[in-house]
Amino acid sequence: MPLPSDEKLLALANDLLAQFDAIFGLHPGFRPAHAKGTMLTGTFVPTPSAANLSKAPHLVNASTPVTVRFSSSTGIPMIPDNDPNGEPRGLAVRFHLGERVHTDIVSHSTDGFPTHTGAEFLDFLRAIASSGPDAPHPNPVEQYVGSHPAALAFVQTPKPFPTSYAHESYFGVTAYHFANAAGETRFGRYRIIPVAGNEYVDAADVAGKGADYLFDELAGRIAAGPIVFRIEATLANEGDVVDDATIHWPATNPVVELGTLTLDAPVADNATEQKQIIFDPIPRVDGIEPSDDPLLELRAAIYLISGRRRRKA
Ligand code: HEM
Repeated sequence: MPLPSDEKLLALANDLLAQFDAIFGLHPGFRPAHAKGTMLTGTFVPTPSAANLSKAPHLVNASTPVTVRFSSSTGIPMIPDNDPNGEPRGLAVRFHLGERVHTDIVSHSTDGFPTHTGAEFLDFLRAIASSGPDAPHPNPVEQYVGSHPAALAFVQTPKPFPTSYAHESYFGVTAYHFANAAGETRFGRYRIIPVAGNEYVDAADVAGKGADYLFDELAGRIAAGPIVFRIEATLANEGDVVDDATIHWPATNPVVELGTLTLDAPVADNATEQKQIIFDPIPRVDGIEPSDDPLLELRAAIYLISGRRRRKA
């Protein structure tokens, strides 16, 4: 995964990292966002219809080994699982295509994002950082969401606590450009749906949940049997905006079932692996190209800079 040479993009990536550090504090060896996590391994098996969308190897081959990381939001490694700032939850999936060859999906449990660009996201984070309990109202973040409808919509989207990472849905949010073997192309967005169904904790019961209820539950669940998700792609129709994660497509858009993700074991040396693995929002595989969504190149740079820093810690 190469670091881009665009100086402006690198400067923005570094400013964003500095802002995460300022909000959450420095926790060497951990991610500045989605710090609390755990990893599992398993297999992805595509449906026959997946090859109609893309010729990417994992959508054509019989099966592909995967490693996934479930995470909670924020850069706080010990954030209690019943803290609302832990939403949205993350699910990053690595498809192992060969020796040092892989492609990833990075998704979270809210279908959307607060800003179109990284620069706007930096403004949003700066507003959050300067809106402490003593800031007079409307404080900077209230002012920000007051003048940015997409950020307001994201903040107001309900983010209930799942009963389990295995009972949550995850959304890729940004669009990709898929190409099949016949050269036909289509834009789509990933979503990852739990076969066991979505299930949420009653609001009244959240406070009574333990600080590690999600991670403890996941450890028990994977010891008892496999965890299964369906990976799907929602397709864009002609005229749908494909370069802006804040814009939703109509719910009536077609959905292609891409395959089944079956997780069956924890990663053995979990802490070391989490430190080592750097997920990449750019697919870098024949058959799936990034869209022009400005978040993609930027995030690829941020995750790489951050991951290198983490590995050195
Ligand atoms: C400007 C927009 C964004 C910024 C600045 C940002 C920033 C970050 C940073 C700094 C990390 C830690 C990376 C590392 O150290 O490996 C991270 C991880 C993560 N982000 Fe983002 N992010 C953005 C958008 C998104 C979006 C749109 C999604 C959901 C689709 C998302 C989901 C995740 C997940 C799941 C992880 C954890 C990945 C892992 O397990 O390694 N982020 N993000």
